[in-house]
Amino acid sequence: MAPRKFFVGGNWKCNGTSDDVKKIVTVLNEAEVPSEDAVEVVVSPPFVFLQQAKGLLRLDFAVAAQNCWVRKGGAFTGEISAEMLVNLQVPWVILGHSERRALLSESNDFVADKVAYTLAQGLKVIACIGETLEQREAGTTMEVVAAQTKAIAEKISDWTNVVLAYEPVWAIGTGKVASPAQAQEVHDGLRKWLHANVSPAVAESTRIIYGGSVNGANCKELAAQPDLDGFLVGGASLKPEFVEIIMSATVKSSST
Ligand SMILES: O=C(CO)COP(=O)(O)O
Repeated sequence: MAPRKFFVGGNWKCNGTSDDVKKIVTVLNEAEVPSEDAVEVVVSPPFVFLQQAKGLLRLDFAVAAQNCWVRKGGAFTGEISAEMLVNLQVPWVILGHSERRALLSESNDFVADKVAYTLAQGLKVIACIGETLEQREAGTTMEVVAAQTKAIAEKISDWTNVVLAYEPVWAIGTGKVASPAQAQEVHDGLRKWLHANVSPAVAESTRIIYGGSVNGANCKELAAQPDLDGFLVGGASLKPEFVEIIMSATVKSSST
């Protein structure tokens, strides 16, 4: 089976102005990074800047929306449907981010419904999972991420267009990154879960990426972990440092 291609996503969250979009995209467009064969780069601006970012961005990088509506569009004020993203040729969408799970009460089932509907429309999905500090301290990390993954697994049959993003809530925006060993342990557990509960082929081919306080200084050591297939980056994706994180793909290509 082909090796899993390294994946680096930049989640800009609810940040920036159209001038910032121009600045960030200029840095990315001028960066010398490994080829598309070695790394897949996807940046995720807020909805209102998607078109602008997509229009300016180099063609070997793609864009993602940060969310979308759970079913077909209609009378859902304030929502953006998967069909609209398809219409604008936005190829990716981030779903189930912990900020939405926590602040907007998105449940495992609701996120799984979104994943299933969105995949069915032809979009590719970065599906986020992760435990809170309380859950980690209670020793329930694997249980929590397995339940989040199970909800998705019960509603989809094809994992080709899914990237699983493990983002421990306690590491997001806190500067408190998971240690390489902590990240590897959960990624390995998730791959074993997929092996046992979905299929060995899906376990082998699905990219499991890490998110939570990733930066230019800590990315290489994390990238060297065997079950870590890339990153979903928040704060550092708004800075030139994001290029260094993209470059950590070389850790993988030199070790294979
Ligand atoms: O939530 C994240 C990416 O989706 C991670 O955010 P930070 O990199 O800012 O911790």
